Amino acid sequence: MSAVKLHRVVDGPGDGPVVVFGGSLGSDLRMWEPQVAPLVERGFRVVRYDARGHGASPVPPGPYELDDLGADVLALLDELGVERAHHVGLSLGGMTGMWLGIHAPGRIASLVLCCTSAKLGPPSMWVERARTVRAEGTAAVAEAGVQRWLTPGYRERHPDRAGFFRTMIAAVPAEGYAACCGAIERMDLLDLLPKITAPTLVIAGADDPATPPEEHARPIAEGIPGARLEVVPGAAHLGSYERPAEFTRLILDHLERP
Ligand SMILES: O=C(O)CC1=CCC(=O)O1
Repeated sequence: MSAVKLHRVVDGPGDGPVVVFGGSLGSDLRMWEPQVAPLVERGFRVVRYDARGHGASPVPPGPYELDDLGADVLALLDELGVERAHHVGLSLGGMTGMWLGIHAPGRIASLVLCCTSAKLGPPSMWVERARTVRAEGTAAVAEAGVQRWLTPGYRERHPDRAGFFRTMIAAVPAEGYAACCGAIERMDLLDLLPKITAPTLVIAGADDPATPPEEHARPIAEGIPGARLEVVPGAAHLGSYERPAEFTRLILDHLERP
């Protein structure tokens, strides 16, 4: 399949180092709002995109593969005239980041891999979720999604934000969500991780029920030469939103490391 033109929002100085942000299955680029101002203040050019099938990006008919999601980001960089960028990805965005580090090392200055996995099974879970979404729409998986994304305490303290993300998931086109489930179902990057040469920071949420740190983040950090693992307490799957100060500090430290 050929690359699609991703919807994107660009903030920050035109001549700043480019940091591309890719989000979770079921999200759109607003999930990165807490990171924008702090990075722009430090002089970075922040490029947030909606993955294919999500937000305001095109929704080509499935199946999608991780190759397609990665090729979309390379096309975005080409279109923006960016030769080399930092990539920060959470969950599906992190999977895309690993694909870029493996298949396009010359385009990736560094990687931050948040709350993600190199192999996220069982495949039957993704087949079943795609079936549900195609039959009943994304609203049918929205509440369960929010429960994985945010800790119970945060949802209690911030019912408005839980509602914001429930609405975000329910707005994702069913075919786009389901086709991305298929890409995750068929993904296995574990044996390819040693090919990544980009300086890599892996960040996990200590209370992430979707990609628990020991099961998912640690194998990534152990597989990528020189990668470092940080586990943030009090964070579920959407840790960058629930614990923005901690995630943003770690991201900035990685981007600005000497
Ligand atoms: O299951 C979820 O919704 C969490 C998740 C897995 C991959 C992804 O991008 O989000």
